[in-house]
Amino acid sequence: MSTAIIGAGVMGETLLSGLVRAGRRVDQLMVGEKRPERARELEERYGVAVVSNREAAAKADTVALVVKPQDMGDVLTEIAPDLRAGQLVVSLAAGITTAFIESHVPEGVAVVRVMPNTPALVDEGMAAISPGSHCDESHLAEVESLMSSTGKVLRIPEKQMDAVTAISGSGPAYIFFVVESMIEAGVHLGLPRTTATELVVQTLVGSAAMLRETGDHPVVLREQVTSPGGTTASALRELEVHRVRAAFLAAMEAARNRSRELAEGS
Ligand SMILES: NC(=O)C1=CN([C@@H]2O[C@H](COP(=O)(O)OP(=O)(O)OC[C@H]3O[C@@H](n4cnc5c(N)ncnc54)[C@H](OP(=O)(O)O)[C@@H]3O)[C@@H](O)[C@H]2O)C=CC1
Ligand SMILES: O=C(O)[C@@H]1CCC=N1
Repeated sequence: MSTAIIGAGVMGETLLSGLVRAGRRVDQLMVGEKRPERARELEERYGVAVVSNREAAAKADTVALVVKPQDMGDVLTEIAPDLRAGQLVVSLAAGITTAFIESHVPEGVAVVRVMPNTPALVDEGMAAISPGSHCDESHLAEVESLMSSTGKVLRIPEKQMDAVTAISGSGPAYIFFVVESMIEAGVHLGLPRTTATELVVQTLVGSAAMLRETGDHPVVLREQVTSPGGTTASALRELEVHRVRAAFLAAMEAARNRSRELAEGS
């Protein structure tokens, strides 16, 4: 089964590199890319064929669309004449609904919507997938196979996609923001930057491993760190005073709302 990736930016290249790492035959992969220098870079790095969007759409069994939501309408209009019944179109774009894609592609083309995230680069991705209206089990299984090469995959109803985008799609950015803030705090407290960075990164990795390996609720794990009258309790009190929990809720509502706006083309 051949797969084309149209839009080889951050997320498109993440998908491409994951498929190559997972052992997909490079001669079964192709990329649609309009900038010649970027095309050369991808050809050299992965040995993959870089072709026009129309050629990619005409030749591939599965066409993954990884352009910005704002470019999706133009790309669909461009490739629609080359698509045919029996093909699978997979969109990784925030906001764009399967109904929007289905309204642009020929009858009989199956559509699956995916929300991936960048930890896929290190095979620790989290992807949520939702079927369009003409999808069967084989299409979902094909997308699970594509995305499980770079991490976990969860099937969800499409109505949850905007919330999922706000949580796991954008999620890595929030975590990096917390890490960046803790490193800066360490520097303020007088630690060398390299020391602060090593302390924070390993603390994050260790905490993530505890969450996954123990399966305990984060409240339980947090309470284990919080000695009565101790340092952690003092820090957590400040986070509550500064309404960090409320800020996280507001931030993720904003991301969910932005995903909805992207669906409307703004
Ligand atoms: N980054 C992330 O963490 C995540 C991104 N996504 C989704 O992935 C999609 C891409 O995002 P991201 O990778 O961050 O963005 P990028 O801007 O890095 O990638 C978009 C790519 O699409 C290319 N492109 C634009 N127009 C066309 C076209 N007509 N034909 C072929 N290629 C085209 C761009 O090329 P050029 O630069 O030359 O314009 C660019 O390489 C978005 O829809 C986003 O919602 C989903 C989850 C996570
Ligand atoms: O910021 C964005 O719009 C994309 C979608 C989820 C993560 N990055």
